[in-house]
Amino acid sequence: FLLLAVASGAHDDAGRPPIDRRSFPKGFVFGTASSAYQYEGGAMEGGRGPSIWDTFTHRHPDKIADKSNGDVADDSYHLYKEDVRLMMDMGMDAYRFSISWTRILPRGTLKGGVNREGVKYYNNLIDELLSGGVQPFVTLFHWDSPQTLEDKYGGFLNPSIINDYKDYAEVCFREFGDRVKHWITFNEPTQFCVGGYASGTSAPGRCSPWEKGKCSAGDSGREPYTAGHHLLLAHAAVVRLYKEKYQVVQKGEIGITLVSSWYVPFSRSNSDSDAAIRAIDFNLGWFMDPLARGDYPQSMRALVGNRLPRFSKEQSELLKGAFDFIGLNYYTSSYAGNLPPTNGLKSSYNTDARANVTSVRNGVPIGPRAASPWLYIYPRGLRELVLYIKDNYGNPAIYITENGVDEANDKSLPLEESLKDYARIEYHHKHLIALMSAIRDGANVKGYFAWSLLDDFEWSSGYTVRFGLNFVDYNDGLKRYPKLSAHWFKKFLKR
Ligand SMILES: OC[C@@H]1[C@@H](O)[C@H](O)[C@@H](O)c2nnnn21
Repeated sequence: FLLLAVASGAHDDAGRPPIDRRSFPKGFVFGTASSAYQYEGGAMEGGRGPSIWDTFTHRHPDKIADKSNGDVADDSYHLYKEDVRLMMDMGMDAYRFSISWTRILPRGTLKGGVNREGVKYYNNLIDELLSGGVQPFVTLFHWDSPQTLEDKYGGFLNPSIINDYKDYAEVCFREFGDRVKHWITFNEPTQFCVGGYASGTSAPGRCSPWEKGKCSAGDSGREPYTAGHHLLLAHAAVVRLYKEKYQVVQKGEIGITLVSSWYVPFSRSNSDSDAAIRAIDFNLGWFMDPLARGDYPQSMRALVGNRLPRFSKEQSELLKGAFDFIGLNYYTSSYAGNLPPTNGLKSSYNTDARANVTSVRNGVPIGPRAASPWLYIYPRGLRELVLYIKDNYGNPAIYITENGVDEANDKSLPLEESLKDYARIEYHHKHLIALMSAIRDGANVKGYFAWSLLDDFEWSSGYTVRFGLNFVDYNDGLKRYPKLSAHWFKKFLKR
């Protein structure tokens, strides 16, 4: 069968149905994604100020698997031209990267001064991309809040952050908006608020004492919701600023990147099906509902009660429809089963949804596991999640702003073995087929970004896992080497 299939062109040489960029709508954008703290390095160079991730990794090296940090990372601050060449070699249309708030405003506020060296770095990167025919997609915030604002007023726990974030965004619109036509206000508010304020396993590392992060301060039952509330208001303020003052002239689009797994009910029971919907509400709906309907999901209102802040009528109106597109990050799916109400003594975001989320059911995993313990491979989940957004939120324009898989950083492997990432080819191929199927069923998907261009600093996993289409040799000048998946994308993207 396989020989016949390959001979007839019905399948590629690994027995997969052949797809390429022509299988997708005309103008569909293919790219790779990254973020400032995970790639740039140059943490104390060029006038950059400290972010909460600089503080978190230096104060709590024990919270990072290999006690590493982003001081040097992939050194894209100096090697960005090499990075752009790798994208061009693959034939990528776009590059999603984030701007470091503290490289632009080292003290966090406009009053603290604009760092011209930081502006110069991003101008150089944007110009290098454009000269290579690669469109910049810019994320304004990928978790790296200014440490000065954390010290001054508690960062996102304080509404003062709204104006400081707006000032920072305006500097970016003014300095880069003539060439940047796709803006993303925030990357994964859910992960930022849960990791930073519920579990405490990410910066700023706040949580209740019983949570995984064993934090010295925080309240997992209130702070995730308070931070998320101010983040939403900051998003709405910046979208209004862009639309009122810049979009007409600069003709760009602005959105936000949300993240969710897909949740499969543990059993066919109603209680498990309801738990799966609650899990989606607490991950995707937490931010999608305010943007689509002007308030949090009903399930959150019911289960979180007075710990969930309220929007004024004006704020609700400002939020509703405050996006031109939704960025969606998808990696994995889980089972969700019903959990009885907690005794309410130890309230936490992590138990509020009353959903028991697992990757294994009756000893059978939902799919093969990657290197990261949370990443099980379930391509169908991408189709289901995209169609869920289409059906429940008015079929908004969607970019898949991250999709990817990791392997362990096995230092015993010779280089040529490390480049044979067959599992990554399989992962992207199957997820692109799942995405194509959702598009054929009417989903308004405009692009797909693979996470990630390079192996990079993987937050609490440090450098112990590798997500890159391109291998980074941390022991030899951070040299970049295309993995087989980079060659696969080159073929896939060939015009
Ligand atoms: O863990 C891999 C990647 C991180 O490296 C990104 O920074 C983050 O946006 C993300 N969200 N889900 N998975 N990811």
